[in-house]
Amino acid sequence: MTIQPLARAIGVSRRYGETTAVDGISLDIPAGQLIGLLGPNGAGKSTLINLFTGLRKPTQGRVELFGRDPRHVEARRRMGMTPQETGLPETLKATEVMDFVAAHFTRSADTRELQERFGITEFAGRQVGGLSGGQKRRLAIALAFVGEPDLVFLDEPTTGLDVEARRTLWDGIRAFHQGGGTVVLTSHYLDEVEELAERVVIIDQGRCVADDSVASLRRVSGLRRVTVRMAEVPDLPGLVAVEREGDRVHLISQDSDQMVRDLVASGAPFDELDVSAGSLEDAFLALLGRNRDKAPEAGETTAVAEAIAR
Ligand SMILES: Nc1ncnc2c1ncn2[C@@H]1O[C@H](COP(=O)(O)OP(=O)(O)OP(=O)(O)O)[C@@H](O)[C@H]1O
Repeated sequence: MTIQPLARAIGVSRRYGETTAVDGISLDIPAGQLIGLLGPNGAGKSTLINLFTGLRKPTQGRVELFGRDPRHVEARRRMGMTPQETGLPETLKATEVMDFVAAHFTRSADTRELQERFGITEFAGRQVGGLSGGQKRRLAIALAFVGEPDLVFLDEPTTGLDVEARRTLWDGIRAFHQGGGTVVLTSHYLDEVEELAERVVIIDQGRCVADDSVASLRRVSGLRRVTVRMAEVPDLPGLVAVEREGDRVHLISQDSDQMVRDLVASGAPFDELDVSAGSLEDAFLALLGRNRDKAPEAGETTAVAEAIAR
């Protein structure tokens, strides 16, 4: 017996006027995975999530949620998502909002336990209108879990939160996943994806440019990072990506030994040399850099290592 994925996008496109936000994406979301959707601003991540959650209809292709149209009530009942904070009723207390949402489900989670899990207990008795941005964000995320969903979509769950609040939310998301829950999250924080997700899907210009495990993305083709303090970066062969951080530059390449040799040979002044393994961010930048030159065909998905080697 083949196990059906919880959600599927089959050759899905979504256009807004002249803009193609999602361009021929096919993606399966099997039970039990924690998937990170990565991509630069405007890549199409939110649009893809909106298609999966039935908030938008595809202009082409098909989306299935629990084997049905995502707008079908039976499908929606098993899915959780973070509402827009602006949609939270200002005069209700945080705990009342949770109970109100819980009342819509025949089966719902213990809201007091969710308050603990997502760090809401301390302000549960306060009106939503008086909560800080970070507190509203925590509440909005906890609401995704109230209906005891099998699958949760979180669009940039921790944007704007401080380090401690982010960690609390990560623990909450992890606990849900460890209990068998499936999660799709978008994030601008690569460390968040590295920390939480086991599979990463990279979207660029509406297309899926890579779909692989976090582990392979991290060790992708053995990318190395050479960090130096220098003003001008000379033209160096083998340079995959350059990142600037104050007066330091990170030079990303496949071969750090050769990079250091080329750097010395260039005669450009530098100091404070440091060599380390490439991060997920390096792989991501390298991958996007490559794909800007060679855009993938619609529907083409590639293992990360393969994509970088192109
Ligand atoms: N309702 C809309 N009307 C018109 N254009 C839209 C609409 N929603 C999204 N777009 C456009 O579609 C493209 C993809 O947007 P989307 O919000 O899905 O990207 P994203 O990857 O989530 O970006 P970000 O990381 O900035 O949130 C962008 O060019 C955006 O301007």
